Amino acid sequence: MTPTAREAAWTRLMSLARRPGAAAIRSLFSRQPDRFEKFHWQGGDILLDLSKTSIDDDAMRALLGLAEAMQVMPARDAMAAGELVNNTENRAVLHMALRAPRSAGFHARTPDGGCEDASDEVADTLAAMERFTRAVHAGEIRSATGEPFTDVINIGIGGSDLGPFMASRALWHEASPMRPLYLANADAHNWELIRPRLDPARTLVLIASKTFTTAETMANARLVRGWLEQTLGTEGMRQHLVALSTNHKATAEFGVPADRVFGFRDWVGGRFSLWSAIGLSIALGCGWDDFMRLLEGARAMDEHFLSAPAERNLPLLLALTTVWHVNGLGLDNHAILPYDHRLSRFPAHLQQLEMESLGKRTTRGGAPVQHLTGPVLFGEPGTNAQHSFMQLLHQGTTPVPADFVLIANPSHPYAANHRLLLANGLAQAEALLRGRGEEDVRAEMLAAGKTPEEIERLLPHRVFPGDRPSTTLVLPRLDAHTLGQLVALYEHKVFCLGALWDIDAFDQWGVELGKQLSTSILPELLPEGRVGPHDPSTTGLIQQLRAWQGLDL
Ligand SMILES: O=P(O)(O)OC[C@H]1O[C@H](O)[C@H](O)[C@@H](O)[C@@H]1O
Repeated sequence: MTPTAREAAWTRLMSLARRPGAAAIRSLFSRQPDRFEKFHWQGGDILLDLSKTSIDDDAMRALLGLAEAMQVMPARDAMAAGELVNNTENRAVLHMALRAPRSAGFHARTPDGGCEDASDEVADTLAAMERFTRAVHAGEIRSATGEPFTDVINIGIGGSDLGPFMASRALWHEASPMRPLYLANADAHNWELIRPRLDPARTLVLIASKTFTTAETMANARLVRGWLEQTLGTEGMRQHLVALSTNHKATAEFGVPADRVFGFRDWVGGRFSLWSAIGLSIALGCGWDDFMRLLEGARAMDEHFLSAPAERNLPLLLALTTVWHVNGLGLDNHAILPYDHRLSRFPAHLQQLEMESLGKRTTRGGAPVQHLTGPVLFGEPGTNAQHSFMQLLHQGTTPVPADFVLIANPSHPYAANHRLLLANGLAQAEALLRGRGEEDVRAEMLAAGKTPEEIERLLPHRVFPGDRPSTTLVLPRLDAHTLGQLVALYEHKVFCLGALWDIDAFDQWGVELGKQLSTSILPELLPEGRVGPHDPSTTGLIQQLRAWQGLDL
């Protein structure tokens, strides 16, 4: 597709988005009463409803035209073929291989023009993870004191924490085989919160780090290794350590026995790694069968993504909705509202997945992007969100598109609570759409016996503009299989956005500068340290911290 075709597709879309009334939604329902029928789709177990957005038939055509011009589907096929689609790091992107059977035959291109197997290696690693998980659960692998392991702590940060933490929180229940705990923050208060709940003699310690060099993870790993060693001695401590990493040299240097290292390759990005060895805490905590169901669910969504035509392809439709909101309407915030408490870490996982992937300002070819890219994403589970930030979504100055995730059937027996939950989720989306006009507010206040003065004074505060967009996803139930589908849906949405915006969604150079500066500041915080050259603000802050720590300036 030529640059001219791309420009034409963008121009067409932007001219539609700039029509007067392009953000109106209620009027679309009046004009098209079967709008729900036309603007909802199902892929696997997930129903996606886009009817509460201002995308109409023309806008959808323009969006699909943009997808074609930006060659999203050929880019998808290049990813599946193991091409070096992460072009700034010269790497293939093959998280799909992690949840595919050996027979899928995924291969990764290498920077030297070669090609290496991916599926066989994935299958071998999974087999080793299964043997280990089942042996721990059966009590065949025991602690240094001969006790069965009851707790597993995952030490990792970013993608080596958020995905596994999110999935364990969603899938763990009372009868699950082990208790999974997550230690991420370099702030040792995190460890201090977890430590009293653990007995070193029954705790398995996973050090999860793709690079095995991440400062926070290595600091926490040393802390916890010391805690084990105190009670169990050096040899005993080693029996409790497991590493999940691509860096086998570093895991050996840290003292992890070679048969306790589960690996993966550089074609697995950190924020896409929960399906790899990085997900071992999910398998240990929630059971091997659930881990496999999670992978199978993701695979089902992969198959949908790889085969569904563009106009019915859920990840692409979700991505195009974001393009409409961000680029068309200039709405560059996005809320994630899962109405299921088990998904309480889902927004945190998506924050990394979306913002680290899409927070870019340079095209794949190195030019400045000509349009907005990744929106700010935030979220909380419903109904908690309603009592926190929903005020702004209903009456703030700028609409914030929101994704509602509703689960039809709970896994608990409290039907009345579940009805209350669903009624609230549905009502929030309906309120954003419908709003509330002056007449309605006036009538309600009159009926409540308010005086005319009081009514006029409060009226403007009680009006809701409405016409605020939302997307709803409905799942029949939340289990490992549907969770796998849901997470993979958002992964592929991110991929599509990378292609639509012509940015590399798989690098994260923007996290480097802060890491580098922290290593130069670190010695300045030592008791004998001296404050180095900084901007006056940073110098002043370091001096104040040192002063309050009783150190020389
Ligand atoms: O798994 P690790 O190598 O320890 O990396 C952990 C995390 O830190 C990095 O700074 C990146 O921003 C993340 O993408 C990554 O997931």
